Amino acid sequence: VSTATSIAQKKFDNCIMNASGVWCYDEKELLEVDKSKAASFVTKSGTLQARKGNPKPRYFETNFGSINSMGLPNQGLEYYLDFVQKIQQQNPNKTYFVSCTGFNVQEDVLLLEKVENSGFKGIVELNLSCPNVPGKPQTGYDFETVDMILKTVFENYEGLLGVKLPPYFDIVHFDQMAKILNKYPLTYVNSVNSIGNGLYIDDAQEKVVIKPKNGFGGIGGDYIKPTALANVHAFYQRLDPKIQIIGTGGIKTGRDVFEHILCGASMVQVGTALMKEGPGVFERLTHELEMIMQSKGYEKLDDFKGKLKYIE
Ligand SMILES: O=C(O)c1[nH]c(=O)[nH]c(=O)c1Cl
Repeated sequence: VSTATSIAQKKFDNCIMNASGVWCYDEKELLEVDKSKAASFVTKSGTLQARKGNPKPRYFETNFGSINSMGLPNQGLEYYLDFVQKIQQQNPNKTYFVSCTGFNVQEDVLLLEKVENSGFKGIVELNLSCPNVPGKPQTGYDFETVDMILKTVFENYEGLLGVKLPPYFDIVHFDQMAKILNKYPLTYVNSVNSIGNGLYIDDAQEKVVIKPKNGFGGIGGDYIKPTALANVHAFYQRLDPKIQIIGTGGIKTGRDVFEHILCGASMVQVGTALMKEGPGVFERLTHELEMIMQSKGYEKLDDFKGKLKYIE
């Protein structure tokens, strides 16, 4: 069996990689993912200037997932572009992802100009869904702004571009977002980012567990898998087939990978489980997926991708 996949005709020998924000802050972490069984890596979302992020503790693991309010700590987009250019020379046949996010459309355009000027030939992920910058609303929930950003961005940018979206919870929102996304030459849509502004409590201390935003933070892990699968499948049902889907959210076993692909994902990304287990998680997940495929007689992803059955 083969767990190989492709995004925009770029071939990957596996369909599992890291989610932006996890194990991708600096060269050390990115090299560890690059050396693992992961198909590729995506960097932490780079901003125009490097950022320290929110005060700690800003990440907390629970039995069922995680809560975070990191506040976009990153080395700045140019750091990630320089690093990927360097590593690309060593692995010319590998396609890498660089994530970026601006605080307004002017910044988004500037970031993508920096990407084009750097000669980066991989895939850009525009993060429209960071839930943890105090005072900034989730761009992904402001449909007019998403439309305006994509219109403006695609007036200038000619490279491969995907968008990272927050989770939606209303069928009409899937319809409205898909209508907007279908207007643009997007390479992929990545669903989902964390479920924003959850709250986890330490009962013994009767206290929150992260410092920023009085304990409110993005939720990941087991808690969000049903929402992630629904978003992957809703967009798979609605988007032009030229726009592929990356599935993120609640992946910690080969079964979770299988389900995301059954819902229509061409690639899956791992966040919380990677944070808990480290880059060895990619070998385990790949093996578990291969076992499932073997038991079902599937040889490649296309044998079951998007083929979720409904009840007649
Ligand atoms: O607080 C963060 O850095 C963060 N945390 C998330 O859960 N998703 C994001 O996109 C970002 Cl940018």
